[in-house]
This record gives sequence, C-alpha cells and structure tokens, in this order.
Amino acid sequence: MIVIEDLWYTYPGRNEPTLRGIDLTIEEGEFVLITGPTGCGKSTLLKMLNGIIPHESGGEMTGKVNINDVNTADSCMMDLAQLTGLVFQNPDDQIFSTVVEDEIAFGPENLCFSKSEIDRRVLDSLEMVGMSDHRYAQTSKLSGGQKQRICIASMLAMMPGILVLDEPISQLDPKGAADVMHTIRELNRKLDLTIVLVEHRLHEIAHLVDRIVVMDEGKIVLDAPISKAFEHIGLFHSLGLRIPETVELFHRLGYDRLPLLVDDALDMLGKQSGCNTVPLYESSDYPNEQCNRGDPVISITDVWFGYEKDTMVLKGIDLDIHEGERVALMGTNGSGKSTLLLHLSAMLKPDKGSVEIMGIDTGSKGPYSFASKVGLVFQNPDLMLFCDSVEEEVRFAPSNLGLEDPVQMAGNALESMSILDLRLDPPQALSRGQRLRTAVASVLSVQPKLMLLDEPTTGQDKLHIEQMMEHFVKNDNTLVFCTHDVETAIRYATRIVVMNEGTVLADGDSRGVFKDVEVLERASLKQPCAMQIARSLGLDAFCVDELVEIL
Ligand SMILES: Nc1ncnc2c1ncn2[C@@H]1O[C@H](COP(=O)(O)OP(=O)(O)OP(=O)(O)O)[C@@H](O)[C@H]1O
Ligand SMILES: Nc1ncnc2c1ncn2[C@@H]1O[C@H](COP(=O)(O)OP(=O)(O)OP(=O)(O)O)[C@@H](O)[C@H]1O
Repeated sequence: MIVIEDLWYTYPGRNEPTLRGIDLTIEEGEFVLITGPTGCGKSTLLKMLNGIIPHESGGEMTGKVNINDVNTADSCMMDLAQLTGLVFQNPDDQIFSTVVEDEIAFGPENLCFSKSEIDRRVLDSLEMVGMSDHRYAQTSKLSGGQKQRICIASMLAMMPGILVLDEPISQLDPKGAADVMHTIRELNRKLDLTIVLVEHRLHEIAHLVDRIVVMDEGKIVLDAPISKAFEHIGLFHSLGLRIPETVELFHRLGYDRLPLLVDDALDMLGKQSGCNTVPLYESSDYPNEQCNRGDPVISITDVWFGYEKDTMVLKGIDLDIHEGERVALMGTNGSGKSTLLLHLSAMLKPDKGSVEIMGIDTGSKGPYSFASKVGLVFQNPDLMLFCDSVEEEVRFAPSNLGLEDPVQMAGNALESMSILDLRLDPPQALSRGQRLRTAVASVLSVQPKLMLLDEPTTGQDKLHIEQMMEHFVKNDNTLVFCTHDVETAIRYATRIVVMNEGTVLADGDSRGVFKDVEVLERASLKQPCAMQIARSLGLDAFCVDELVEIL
C-alpha cells in the first residue's frame, strides 16, 4: 500500500538533507510503529505520506513515494487526503473549527456523505476517543489531551485506508492512551486499516503493533517484526529510546525471550522456582528521597477558579510547595492540572482563595512581577517561540530583564538542554522535541527559583527526558511539572499531587501514591509494568532496577 524508494529530502534553507535514502514498504492492514531519537526525521517522513511534502513544503525531494500505486509527487493533496488521514503532532496545527462537532464532521462532509451518515460517524468517533460528552464543546476551551482526542476522532470519522498518526497519545492520560490505542488496534484488525504511527511512548504500545521501524539521522536503522525487534535491544539503548519495562527486565535477568506484556512476564516468572518466596522488602529499606521541607515557595489556600462563571475547574485547592521539591501534577485529561500551573505563575488569578508566590499574593500582581523568579513552559511550546534563532530566543529573557551577562546565561541554558548545536537555527524549523527544549532553555536562562513545566516529556526520547530531569535534580531546582509519564514521575518527583475534577485526590511521595490502586483508577493512572510485576509476586519494587536486584 505504501512504497517508498530511495527517498531523500532537504528542507528549504537547510544545507543537509533530513531524510537520507529511505526505503520502506508497508502492506495493506499492517500496523507499523516508527520511532527514533528526537529530530531524526520521523515527522518529516509522515508528511511525505499525505503529500504535505513536497506539495506544501518546498525544499528538494528525490526518490519515490507511492500510495496505492499513486505517486504522491504527481498527485494533488485533495486526492491524497482521501487515501491517507494524518493526525498531526500538535493538535493546534490541526483543529480549525470552533465547535467539536463541526471539526469532526468536516472530513465526512467533504467526502459528501449523507447527513445521517455524517451524524453516525461523528457520534461513533467521539465515542471511540471517550469524548461523547464534549460534542458541542468549543474547541478552544479543551485541555491539551482533549484536543488530541478530537484530532484522532476527526480522522477516524473519515476512515481513510491509511491512518497516519504523529505521536497521537503524547498528551493523553495513561488510561486514555491505552483505550484509544486499543480502539485503533481494533479498527486495524476488523477493517484492515493500515496504520503508521510515530511515538516515543513505545513502551505503552509495542504489544499492539506488527512491526517497528527505527530511524536515526534520516535513515532507517532497523525494520523488524515486533517479535524480533528487541533482539536488537542494544540499538534501542544506544539511541536513548524507551523500551517496555518487561523487555528491559527480562533482558537484564538474562532471558532470550523478552515478553511485551505483564501477563506474559508473570507466566515466565511463574515457571521460575522460588521467585514467590523472596522475602518482602520494607518500603523504608529504599533510599526514598525525602522532600526538602524548606521555606514554602508557593502557598495555595482554598483556591476556586472557573473559566466561565458557572463551571468551576479548580474546586478548593490547598497546597504548599517547598523549596527543593519536585512535584508532579498528575491525573485524567481535563482534571485541571494546566489551570493550576497557570495560577502558580500568576497567569491566572483565583476567583476565590489565594495564591502566594514566595510570600507575595498574586491577586494584585501581573505575571511580569514574577518573571525573574518563576519560569513557566506551556504545554504547547510553539506559543512561546517568536525569535529568529534559538540563541536569541534563549537570550531574550535575561536581556529583557536587564540581567548581568545574558550571553553567558543563554549559553549555559543552551548547553544544559543539549541544544548548543542548534543555536543558529530558527526555532520554527526544529522538531517538536527540539522546540520544547528551546522553550525550556528560554526560561531556564534567567535561573528562576521555581520552574513550572506543562508536560515536559512530550515529543522527547528517553535520553533527553533523563538529561533534562537530571539537570533539575543536580541544580536542586524547585520544580512543578504536569505529566502523564508515570515512569518519569516515579523516578524524578519527590512528591506527586494527583488531581481529579478540580480537586486534589492524593498528595504524597510517589511510592505511597502509586500503591493506592483506588486513587490510580479514579485518576486514569496505571502502575508501571515493573511495579505491577513486583506486586503480583508479592515484592515491593517500583522500577526495573529494584526488581532486578531483588530477583
Ligand atoms: N520546517 C522545517 N524547516 C527546516 N528544517 C526542519 C523543518 N522541520 C524540521 N526540520 C529539521 O528536520 C529534522 C527532523 O525533524 P522532524 O520533525 O522530522 O524530527 P522528529 O524525528 O519527528 O522529531 P521529534 O521526535 O522531536 O518530533 C530536525 O533536525 C529539524 O530541525
Ligand atoms: N480557555 C478555557 N476556557 C474554558 N474552559 C477551559 C479553558 N481551558 C481549559 N478549560 C477547561 O478546564 C478543564 C481543565 O483543563 P486543564 O487544561 O487545566 O486540564 P489538564 O488536567 O491540564 O488536562 P490535560 O491532561 O488534557 O492537559 C477542562 O475541562 C477544560 O475543558
């Protein structure tokens, strides 16, 4: 269905090609996962499949992309849109209607379906992504994850022969991600829909796909059926990619067979004599990092807030955040995490209650008053990038605030976010992961006392997530970050605040919170696979390292 031969592509204004001799054939009904380090060319390759490149992009393309025997370069985008539906990496690049229903009906309307058929497709696709209650909602008022679900629904409503998805679950809560991916897998199986999907969260979806393609520096470096892909585990490690915890665990334990699912892993371990008799570890045996209870950097008292008068989004939040804490805000899409984060930088003010930042009530202050003390990175980094080069972007805040050595400060931030080599690039010509790191560097450059990051792991490979978080740990930054990434939260947060429908459902260290199955269920969270395995075996371990040590 898709045949790509010797494909090379160079973006306008670039000297070096982004794609370097791609050969790839995908059969009808296959479910193919494409992964690779940030900036290796995954999104660029996807844009080839619906003709955005070369028709909208300019640049220099050689080689061939055929979809259903149609050469994309010789076809028009209208025709290609009927063959291939592309879900964009950034929902804001895709959504253009003001109302959810119109957004989803747009595709089927243009395919000239009857009114009743369009209605049916709108209802069905909303149900598939768990958004039936939001049919008449305004798209601008949705949370990031809700927007991402609408983008997926709008493509499902068209039912193209090939569904191409660029990091479709990067902003979804773990339960939502599992449900949506399960639905996509069902469609793939039942309707023989061809799926091409780019994702860094491959540990959550590897068990669903038929085949994995790994890219690096514009080339395909591995193309293998899922049953064989992790025989090349060294490649995944060397490229800094995530792999399922079950695979990592069994590799470390010295097995040849590497299971993708917890149940398979347990079956295999059950055959091992003695593993159930390993004595239980006490939680206190672990070097569980204690929260540094210094001065409160943030004090939130009985905060209520609604974007509209009659609908409260935050409902009586009380929270103190202390110096040196790294707090992960977690919970279902739409539970109020970003809204709370915006209060911590004075971007939003409570309708009732108070927020104090370093002892100053935000009620009478604008966000600029806190600009040198609080650094906020939005969920969509594109909203923050406006300069001509990465370096200017990162230098802007220290220059604007009149700080002493903006050039040096920018240099340090560029280095700590590993984007020094991109400093002359225009931010808009970077990959999503690179843009996000630029946005983080642009606030890090003023060395704020408090860093607020809205989903800093989206679009990032494992290596860059670790580098970023290690930087905050090393510098003892006070950090509040919204995330759906349970492994990162467990590893790096000193404290987890779980939100549910505008209230705080749980607040504690990660080990306590992730043991509470009822809280996890209500907040659409899941225990990481290593923890699920450990608990089924009666062991008290939270990550692969600990489980390997015990087993
Ligand atoms: N519009 C553009 N103009 C010039 N260069 C671009 C443009 N878009 C992307 N690039 C460059 O092409 C390379 C690949 O980008 P691409 O978005 O395809 O990477 P990716 O693998 O999808 O990354 P990520 O995992 O961060 O989304 C990057 O180095 C980027 O700087
Ligand atoms: N500008 C807005 N106007 C009206 N309602 C909004 C606006 N922004 C968000 N909301 C609503 O407020 C609620 C909380 O949104 P918020 O973005 O804080 O959620 P979230 O927990 O960060 O979600 P996600 O995990 O999807 O990012 C959602 O129901 C959303 O629809």
